[in-house]
Amino acid sequence: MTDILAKIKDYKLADVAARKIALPLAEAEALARAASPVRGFAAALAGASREGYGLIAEIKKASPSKGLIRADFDPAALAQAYAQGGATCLSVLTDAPSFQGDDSYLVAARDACALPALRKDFLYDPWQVAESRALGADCILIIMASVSDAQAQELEQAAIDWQMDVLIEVHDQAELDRAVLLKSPLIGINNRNLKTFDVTLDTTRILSKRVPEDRQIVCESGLFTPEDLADMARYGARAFLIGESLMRQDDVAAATARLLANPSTGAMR
Ligand SMILES: O=P(O)(O)OC[C@@H](O)[C@@H](O)c1c[nH]c2ccccc12
Repeated sequence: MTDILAKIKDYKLADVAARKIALPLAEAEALARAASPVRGFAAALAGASREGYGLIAEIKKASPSKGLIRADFDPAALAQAYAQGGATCLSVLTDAPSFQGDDSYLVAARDACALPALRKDFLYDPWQVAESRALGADCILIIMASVSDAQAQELEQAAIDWQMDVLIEVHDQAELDRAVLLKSPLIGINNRNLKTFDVTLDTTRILSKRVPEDRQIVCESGLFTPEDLADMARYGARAFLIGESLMRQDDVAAATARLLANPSTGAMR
């Protein structure tokens, strides 16, 4: 049976091929050049993590494993609530078939606040990096489980050329070994296996020890409480990517502030 990530990759490659015909690279690049200047994503995260926690707050309507997460879904209002609650950065899902995302959500969310924004999607082609910048993205995601080393390098270089930051996502030791060959300081440890969608914080407990000191760990997925963050901070994670647990709150700003209120001090790595 094909895993979920492989299915996503199949339709994404077809989608990108169609998009590239509709918007040739030169046109995508012209739009990217005209986009609003990048807001430093990695720098904001590093700054926030020094004193407290860095939070990448995710705007996520639905997911393959959870179905609809938030019915009352207004990306601009959610971005403002996250900013008000003290989030450091935004992550906005733009994949439609699996996550009910939309490119316009990224534009609306970023326009509504001053936070740097990650385009959360499945990237395989440097054309998508130009497209991401054209939409205003300040950072892209590279999912090591879904790309070759050569592809990862090509995507990272394209992001660097656009002055964007890169979050390199890993889920196991082999992917981490490949990730550290890249230049980006941001290593996302995804507690969710994108092939099965199983989640365990043991992923961070195990992999964090192997992340070089000069890289920043972003602990991703399956985080719900301040205790979860404090637990993960013991393994050297000071930055977190959180979607579902915040998306399920009535008062997103208050919930965000609560999560960040008492950051633990002293990492153990
Ligand atoms: O909703 P959660 O469990 O807080 O997870 C957020 C984020 O980590 C998750 O959405 C995610 C991490 N990596 C991804 C790659 C693609 C799509 C989604 C993701």
